[in-house]
Amino acid sequence: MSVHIGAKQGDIAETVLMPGDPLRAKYIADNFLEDVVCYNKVRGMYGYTGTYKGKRVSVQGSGMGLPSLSIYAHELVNEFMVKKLIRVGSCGSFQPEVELRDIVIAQAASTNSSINKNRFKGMDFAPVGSFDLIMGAVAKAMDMGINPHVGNILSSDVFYDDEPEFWKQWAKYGVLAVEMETTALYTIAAKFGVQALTILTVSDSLVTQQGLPAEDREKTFTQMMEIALEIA
Ligand SMILES: O=P(O)(O)O[C@H]1O[C@H](CO)[C@@H](O)[C@H]1O
Ligand SMILES: O=c1cc[nH]c(=O)[nH]1
Repeated sequence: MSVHIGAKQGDIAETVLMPGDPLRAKYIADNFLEDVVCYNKVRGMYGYTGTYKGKRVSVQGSGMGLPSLSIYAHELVNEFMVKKLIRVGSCGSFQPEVELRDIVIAQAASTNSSINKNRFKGMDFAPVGSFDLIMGAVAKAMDMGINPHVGNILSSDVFYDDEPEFWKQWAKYGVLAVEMETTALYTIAAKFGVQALTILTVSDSLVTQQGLPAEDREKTFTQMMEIALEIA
């Protein structure tokens, strides 16, 4: 058992899907996995292990934001020997061609947070996703008839920004979408020498101001879940 995960050694698979929402973790376990065991309920941050097409895989809620994700990713890798972390999250689009329900694969993650600058004493680390996992996810998406958007995303410390036009500067530099965890995920994976990838579904658009309700974010982003499980 680690500080935030109430599992025993061996309870967690080598590959872990990480949605921000613990109820999305439950949805994935209930709908995609067989022989499921719930190994964590600490803080309501559900974690499950089961099998997908015969392969052992776990799903662990990360909570929202860089500090929360950092705690779970660190403990999964450092204490439970996890080798592959695949975030399955929602995001807000910065580009007109990135539409609601589209799939975004995060090649890299920029940030407005100081979390990496603190770690690197003021210098800039460039957090990138695992090339093998990116290749696998793109190939799987194409097999499924999906054309994913692959590129840079923003991991923001702020959901309700005081400056409503903040996103336009990032958009001008080709950043596809905003979420709140990946820059930490990729940095922690680099620290421990494990693989990580973030796959996102567009839940809202800063360009058009459209958005999907919470129940859709919990239960309907099944293409992203399937891509993640297939590359697990
Ligand atoms: O849907 P999840 O995975 O939680 O991801 C996004 O949604 C949350 C904000 O609503 C943040 O965690 C952001 O990264
Ligand atoms: O972090 C997030 C996630 C979805 N949509 C946003 O605007 N921000």
